[in-house]
Amino acid sequence: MVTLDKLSKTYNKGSVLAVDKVSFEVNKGELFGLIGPDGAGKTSIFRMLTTLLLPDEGSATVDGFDIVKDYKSIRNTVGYMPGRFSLYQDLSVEENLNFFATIFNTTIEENYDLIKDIYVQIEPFKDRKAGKLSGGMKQKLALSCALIHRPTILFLDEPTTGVDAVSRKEFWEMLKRLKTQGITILVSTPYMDEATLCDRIALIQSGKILSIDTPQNIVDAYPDKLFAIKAESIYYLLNDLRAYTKVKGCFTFGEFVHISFKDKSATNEPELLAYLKEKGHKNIEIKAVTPGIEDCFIRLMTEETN
Ligand SMILES: Nc1ncnc2c1ncn2[C@@H]1O[C@H](COP(=O)(O)OP(=O)(O)OP(=O)(O)O)[C@@H](O)[C@H]1O
Repeated sequence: MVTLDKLSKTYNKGSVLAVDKVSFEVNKGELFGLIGPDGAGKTSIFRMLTTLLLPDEGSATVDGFDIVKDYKSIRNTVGYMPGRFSLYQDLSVEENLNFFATIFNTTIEENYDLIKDIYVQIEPFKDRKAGKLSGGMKQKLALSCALIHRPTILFLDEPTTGVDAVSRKEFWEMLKRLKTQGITILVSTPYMDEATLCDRIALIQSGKILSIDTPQNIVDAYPDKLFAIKAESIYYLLNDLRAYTKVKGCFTFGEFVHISFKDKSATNEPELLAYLKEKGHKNIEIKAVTPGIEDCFIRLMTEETN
């Protein structure tokens, strides 16, 4: 449904390389996640695929249409929910939805079945101005507007950024339901926990794809044993772990520091414990942990930087 072939984008006369020869494919009915931190190039990719931005190099198709030559067909085919709330703040909930239905030459009634589950949650506020809605409600309205012309592909750019945990969970449940209706979904997010909710993900950093696979395969491919370490002062712990020559990778993860050892066949923990005690650390905890997507991302990112 979506193919990108060495797609590139620069800004400021070529001085900012935002998207660097990105290639991937999204299959019909797939929930595909573009996962990466701020500035990774996610929005630039979405804007090119939705024909709002021209690529510098490379090509891409959406539902078989070329993003440059066939831009008009793509605009009729896709639904796009941009990262920033971009509906009309001075129009009411219902007026916004009516407006989007009208410009796509359809009506709310015609496609109500598709948005029903989402829209019923904001319908009690249908006369309220969009600008006066809460974050979660704005997001539901934006999704309803992106769906009202029954798109075959939905592009959602960071739909859950700045949204509370409950609304985030509800939102992903809505996406799963939309998937069962056969809609292909491309979603971007900086939240690593959301990556596991996608069928496949592309990890992106500085405009480059680091890995593309199912979340499980990405986690399974983690090559090292991973340990979580805790002590009273995480700051000194991190410094001392960085100075310890047998440690390979080392980064903070909540109240823990995640590390792996250069020699993965050896039993390194007793020696490390002795070293940390000698450095004056108290209440030390060392435990083996299963890597998550974030661990994989950081490892790939560090490799790329090196
Ligand atoms: N109009 C622009 N002019 C100059 N640089 C830009 C422009 N838009 C984006 N960039 C730069 O291109 C890079 C990629 O930005 P992009 O917005 O695509 O990333 P992103 O992953 O969506 O991050 P964010 O969530 O911060 O928008 C960043 O370095 C950004 O500063």
